[in-house]
Formats: sequence, structure tokens, C-alpha cells
Amino acid sequence: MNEKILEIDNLTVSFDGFNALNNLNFSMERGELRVIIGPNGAGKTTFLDVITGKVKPTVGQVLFKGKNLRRFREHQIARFGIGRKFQTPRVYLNLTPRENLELSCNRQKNVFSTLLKPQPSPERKTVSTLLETIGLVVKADTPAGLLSHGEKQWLEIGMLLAQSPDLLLVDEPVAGLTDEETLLTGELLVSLAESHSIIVIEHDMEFVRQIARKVTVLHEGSVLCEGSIEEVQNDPRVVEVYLGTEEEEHP
Ligand SMILES: Nc1ncnc2c1ncn2[C@@H]1O[C@H](COP(=O)(O)OP(=O)(O)OP(=O)(O)O)[C@@H](O)[C@H]1O
Repeated sequence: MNEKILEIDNLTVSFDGFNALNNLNFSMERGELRVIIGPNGAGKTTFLDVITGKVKPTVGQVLFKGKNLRRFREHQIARFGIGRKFQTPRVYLNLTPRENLELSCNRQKNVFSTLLKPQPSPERKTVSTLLETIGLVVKADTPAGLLSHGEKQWLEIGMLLAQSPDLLLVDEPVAGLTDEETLLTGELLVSLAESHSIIVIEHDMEFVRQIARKVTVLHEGSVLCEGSIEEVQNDPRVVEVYLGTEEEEHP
């Protein structure tokens, strides 16, 4: 069944009369891994902000699993099943990956009681499964402050997964990562896409080539084009507004 997880109709977001998003239409099926690219200022961050409810549409609507998100606040939208991974990892550096994940698995409980009381076994199993998924079993009991930047990124992805989101929004996951960490992050996202719908915003074209099935190009707040990475890269409009700019910057 090809049910749409996200449908965005005629969306405009205005800041003091400037349209950061401009009559944008977008949809994605449940189970898709979609990569969004676009030059600086194209509206990518605003696009994520409006899906999570941080910013409200000026015109148009965002439907998540058929539900119009307009009247809901950010925390309510998160509870509907939308998890957002920001560019900079937001993990507790003085806690270990195991403790960070335990906290995420027990969001509704008090932080201190979570740390002091032993967890029941189903939660332990969830934490150990998450540690395996994100490749941090060996570092499970190392303070997160001692992890590499990539390992912190994976930990935050694990913390999002603890909330069992249907849709994961991931903003520039490989900025500042080593080549090996970038490759492993791609493998992690591709494997997560087997059981989640994922939107990744990314500038690193090699990484986009590694993970992308379908790419959406944003430009001046609207969708410029969509297609496979090959289709998009060969589209003269994209070469002009995006790849052309990149080539000029990195001859
Ligand atoms: N709160 C705001 N007030 C005014 N203008 C804003 C606001 N947020 C974003 N903009 C403008 O909207 C446009 C789109 O910004 P946005 O951050 O969404 O682009 P982006 O594609 O994420 O860019 P980058 O790749 O540089 O992060 C930009 O011109 C930006 O200056």
C-alpha cells in the first residue's frame, strides 16, 4: 500500500513579507528515504521547521499521515511520530550512550529516577538493540563527551529512534565527519529506511549519491525538480542553480 506519510500543499511561509517558502508542493510515500538538496537560502531549514511545527504556514497546509498539523504545537507533533535530528548533536556529554538512550526510552519519567533505579528488562533490551543499531556497543559505557563527532551523531539518531518515530528528519548528518564516519552514517540511514520514512537534508553530493533514491531540489522556496540523483544532476536548471554554484566554489 502506497500511503502518503507527508503531503504539503501550496505552502508559503512569509517572514515580514519575504517568502522563505513559496507555493511549495511536496509529497512522500511511507517508507521512502528522500534527500533534499538546494543552494544556501533555498528554504531547506524552513521546510523542516514547518513540518515540526516550529514555524506555521502563512498559506497552505502540511498533512502528516493525513492529519493537518496547523493547529498543533511542536511537542504534540513530535508525539504524532515526527523526530528531528539537528545538525549539532544534542546529547548529555557527561552521561554514557547507554544512559542517554535510557533517558530517551523513559522520556515521560523523571531524569533522576531513570538514572538511579534499575530499568525493567524490556527497556534494557530496547537500549541494547539501539546500541547495536547505531554501532556503539563497545562505547556503551564511555562518557559521551569522549565520543567522536560521528559517534555523537549516531547516538543522537539512536535517541530519536527510542521514540519510535514514523518520520525522521535529519539535517546535514555528515557535516564535519571523517570519510569513514560519513560512509557508516550512510549505511545506518539506508538500513533505518527499511523500517522508517526519512528526509535527509544534505550538501555533500558524494554522500547524497551514496544514500539517495529520490532527490528533491529546492530553489527560492519552491521545488525546482525531483528525480533520481542522475536525473537531477543532469537537469540544466539544477546545474545552473546548484551544481553550477558548487563547481564555481570548488573548481
Ligand atoms: N526567521 C526568519 N526571518 C527572516 N528571514 C528568514 C527567517 N528564516 C529564514 N529566513 C530566510 O529565508 C530563506 C530560507 O532560509 P533557510 O534557512 O530555510 O534556507 P536553507 O536552504 O536552509 O539555507 P542554508 O543551506 O544556508 O542553511 C533565507 O533567505 C533566509 O534568510
